[in-house]
Amino acid sequence: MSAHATPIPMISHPCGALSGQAEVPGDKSISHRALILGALCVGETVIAGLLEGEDVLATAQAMRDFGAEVTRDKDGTWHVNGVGVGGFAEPATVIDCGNAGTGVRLIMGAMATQPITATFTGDASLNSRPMARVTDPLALFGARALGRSGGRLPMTIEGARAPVPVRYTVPVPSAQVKSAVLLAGLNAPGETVVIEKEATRDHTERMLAGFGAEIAVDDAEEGRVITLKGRPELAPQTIAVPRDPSSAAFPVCAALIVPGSDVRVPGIGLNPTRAGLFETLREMGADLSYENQREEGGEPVADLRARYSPDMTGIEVPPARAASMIDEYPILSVVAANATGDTVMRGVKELRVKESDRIEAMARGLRANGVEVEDGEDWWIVKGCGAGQVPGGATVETFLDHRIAMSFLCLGMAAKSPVALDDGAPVATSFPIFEPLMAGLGADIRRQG
Ligand SMILES: O=C(O)C1=C[C@@H](OP(=O)(O)O)[C@@H](O)[C@H](O)C1
Ligand SMILES: C=C(OP(=O)(O)O)C(=O)O
Repeated sequence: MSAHATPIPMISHPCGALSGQAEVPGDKSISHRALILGALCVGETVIAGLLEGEDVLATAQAMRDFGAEVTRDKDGTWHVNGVGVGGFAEPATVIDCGNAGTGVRLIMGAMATQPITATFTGDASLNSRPMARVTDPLALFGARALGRSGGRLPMTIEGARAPVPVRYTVPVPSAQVKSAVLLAGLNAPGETVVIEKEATRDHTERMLAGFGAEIAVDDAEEGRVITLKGRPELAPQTIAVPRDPSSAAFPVCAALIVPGSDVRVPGIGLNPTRAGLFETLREMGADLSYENQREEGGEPVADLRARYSPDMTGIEVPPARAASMIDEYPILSVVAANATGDTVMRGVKELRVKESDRIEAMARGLRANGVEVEDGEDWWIVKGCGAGQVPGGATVETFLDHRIAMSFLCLGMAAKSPVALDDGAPVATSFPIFEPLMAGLGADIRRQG
């Protein structure tokens, strides 16, 4: 599951109108959580619509390594027969989480209050990402971590033998850190309290409640205060995973910048903690509508319709919105390059510690393709070229980052000359059907070499 042995160079040619229906895969965040919580209760959890991307498949394998039975029917339904809160077995092998920050951090949380030891690794990208943000709070429960310098993987976690509950204020806006602490709190007797100053995606809270945990969320002066009662008996669930808004962002944004396009993206999860991009696009003047708004499996869902929008203008994206669109800044910058004026993105330091330094990766690739970008530690500005005016023509580096790869493939669809990637293989981590899906809409993406 570690770094792809063979890079897959790709090139995206300018194309005609994109049209049709884009059925994007299941939500990655919800898929990881469904497998982990399924493994933490006794009985069978049934999951429909699970994302079968490499990140989530690595989590499925990890849950097997911790003793759960995880199987897939021919029709794509997944079954998890869990071991119960506190019932993880000690894995006999190193847990390889591949490219997945969410996978490794949530699983570390889940095992940190169980009397077992596990060693985690990943690909070159994951092994360079910071883990102290998770191991620091896990130490408060009594767990011990030993990793490489700078708190990097590979890393061994010795779970607390006698875990104590914790009260923890998350110092960075991170749903992964919040979730790791909550999952650790599951096997600590008493109440674990997590406080976040800025609201981040709340799938863990929603799903814990759905599995029967006692969890309360209060909006207090100090922030969002989440209180979880430890040692619950979780009840297995049937889960329908909504389609991923972060994946929907690619066909939606491509449709906005390719002349004549009209694309529908059905059944997209529109949890407000995830929907910031769509709000931003509308403020820029995108022709983007929500149709058939409904609730499915405890999450708000709608069909999106995106049409070519040649008159978009740059805006200053409110920093308070960053957490609700954190993974969408790369593709937003591609739309910004096709808008008029400056798009200003501030309060986005977290982008520097994702699968790549996303500000650096996008700035480099955009500049190579003729777009002006300014950047600082926690901000960047994309200077729009106007609709259809991005020169293109360069080959960009993707740094093992799926969202960088997909963003530049979308840039090529609307540029004057094709845009090439050194390696499109990482796309399979979150959106394994990206190429056929985009080809079905009319895109012209080719593998090279
Ligand atoms: O909890 C999650 O499922 C995620 C949280 C975010 O990361 P951070 O917690 O590091 O912000 C996001 O970037 C990631 O793609 C998924
Ligand atoms: C940041 C991302 O994922 P992760 O942190 O799980 O690797 C992402 O999918 O954009």
